[in-house]
Amino acid sequence: ATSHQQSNTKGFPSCDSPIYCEGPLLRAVQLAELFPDSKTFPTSKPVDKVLSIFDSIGGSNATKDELRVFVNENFLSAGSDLNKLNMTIPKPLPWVNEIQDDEYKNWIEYLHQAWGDLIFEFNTAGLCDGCVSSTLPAKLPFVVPGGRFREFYYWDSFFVIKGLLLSNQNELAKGMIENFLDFIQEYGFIPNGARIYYLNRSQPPFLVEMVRAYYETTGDDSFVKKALPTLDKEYTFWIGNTTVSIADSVSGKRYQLNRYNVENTSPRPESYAEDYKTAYDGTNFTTTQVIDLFSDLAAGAESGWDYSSRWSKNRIPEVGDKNGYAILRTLNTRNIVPVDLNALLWSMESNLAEWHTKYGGRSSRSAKRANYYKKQANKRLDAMEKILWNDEEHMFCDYNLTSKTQAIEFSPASMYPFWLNAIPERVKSPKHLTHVFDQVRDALSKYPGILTTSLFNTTMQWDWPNGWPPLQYITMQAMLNVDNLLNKQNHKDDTILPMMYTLAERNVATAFCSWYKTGGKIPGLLSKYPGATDDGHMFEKFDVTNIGGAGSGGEYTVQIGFGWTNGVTMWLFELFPNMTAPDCESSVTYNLS
Ligand SMILES: OC[C@H]1O[C@H](O[C@H]2O[C@H](CO)[C@@H](O)[C@H](O)[C@H]2O)[C@H](O)[C@@H](O)[C@@H]1O
Repeated sequence: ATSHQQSNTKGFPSCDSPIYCEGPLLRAVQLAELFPDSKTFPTSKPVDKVLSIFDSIGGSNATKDELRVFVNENFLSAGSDLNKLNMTIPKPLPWVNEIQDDEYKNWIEYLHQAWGDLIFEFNTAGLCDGCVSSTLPAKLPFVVPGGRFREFYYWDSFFVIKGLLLSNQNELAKGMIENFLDFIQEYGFIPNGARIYYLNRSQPPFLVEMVRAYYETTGDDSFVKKALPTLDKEYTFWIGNTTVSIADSVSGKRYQLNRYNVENTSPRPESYAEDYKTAYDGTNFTTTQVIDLFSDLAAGAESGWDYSSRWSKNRIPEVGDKNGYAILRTLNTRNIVPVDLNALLWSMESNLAEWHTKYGGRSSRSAKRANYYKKQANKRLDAMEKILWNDEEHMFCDYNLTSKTQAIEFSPASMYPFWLNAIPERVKSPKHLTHVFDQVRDALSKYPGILTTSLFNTTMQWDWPNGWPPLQYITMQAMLNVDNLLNKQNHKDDTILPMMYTLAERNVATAFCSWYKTGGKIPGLLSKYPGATDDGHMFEKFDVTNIGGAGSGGEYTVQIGFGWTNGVTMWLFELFPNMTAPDCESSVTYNLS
């Protein structure tokens, strides 16, 4: 039994392993900081045996050296619970042949093959007798992000699936969606990632977007129909666990919106030492403050933006100390109503309304469900307009429940409604639509790289100077959609698509040059960068202050692989096959016209 079991949102299964979840063993091993990265906590030999050996070395009183020997003797290496599938990816597709630039074309062919390095299945049956792993069982193969992320993640998988569909890997994409549907049946929701220690939270709800992307590529409506009852169940999770009621300051009328919300009483197992220090090193927090902090840390991880100035209780966050602990102590995640989450839920409501109408048959139950979702979507749009929209800034903002104010500071989260079309009628007018990218333009003029995550330098990874591929995708999709909405009103704005093209060029150039500078080469076309010892890395995030620099900051070193970077890069080349590769050794610039 554990002393402080991780508590979960009401009534869902929670982390209950005496090895991988809160308890004396996890605490002792993680606080001894035996691994350079807290997430490296590998497969264990049979639990009873391991627990009794842990007791025999003194349990919580064991020394660091004793713990090191204990871990070496009783745990297998990290990743031993995975099988790499070594799938051969069939030759690339017509859209790849459209790419004009030879270096870029060869690089995309390489990325297409590189899925093979990221495709796995869990292999717990092949472990030693009685051994246990922290994996959440999944029936079908999947793509992992890469590096320290040796399991699949919820929102990452959307961008991976977009790439897989472009690589003609429809079955794999479908299988990944099926794994998520199984998770909903098993746990009532989709955990952050496929590990037992992620069972106390979800991640941004992208499942409906995945189903939509799969359907739009394959036309497989029987799959949508089959998935529908499970998608309903996921919606119930979000509404039941994350809804807040907010009074409009002028009319006093109450509106319902959603925020990331996790109840949690202990450090995140995969970042144990980090959370422990944040809560206890040099602080005199009360028990209540510590529990609030652990909950806000877990809710921050649920948002996918772990961590960011967006979740700070201070409107203008302090600059972080070296480890970011000071700023993490100001987290107020559960009291921030995020624009991205609400746009995603609006899209869930709208898609479910459409699919219940289309596939639900004639039963009055389906008609009622369709009606219910339509009403929910309308109510949410109304609430987003009243609480999150800012007329003067022409911007959707997060809303801070503590200060009862909107956060008008720029972040690409404000692009989600324009991507998903969660736009109230009044906002659809050229008066607003021609200004929604003003701050994007400013940021792209100020920094030569991809779009920044915020304007604050906090040392946290979801802030300046990092730019993240998923947020680039969402911003560019927003640009396509807004341009289209303006065209429909016969309003020409000649700045949006050129800006999008520049952003696309910067995205592919930064991923290409960082790959090249870390040793990527193309036989006969591009020789290895002088002095590079590796074979070319695709990074999870990038430095917006240049072209070709990896991102940094946060609680772990920048990771490589990388699922969403590969997916978004492919998507961009399918749209713009004419982009030309830069000379990465000279200074590369892409100015806004
Ligand atoms: O181990 C620390 C945290 O790592 C994950 O977050 C980051 O990587 C994920 C996988 O690429 C990504 O989905 C997330 O947006 C990143 O911030 C994990 O999701 C966190 O829960 C975990 O605590």
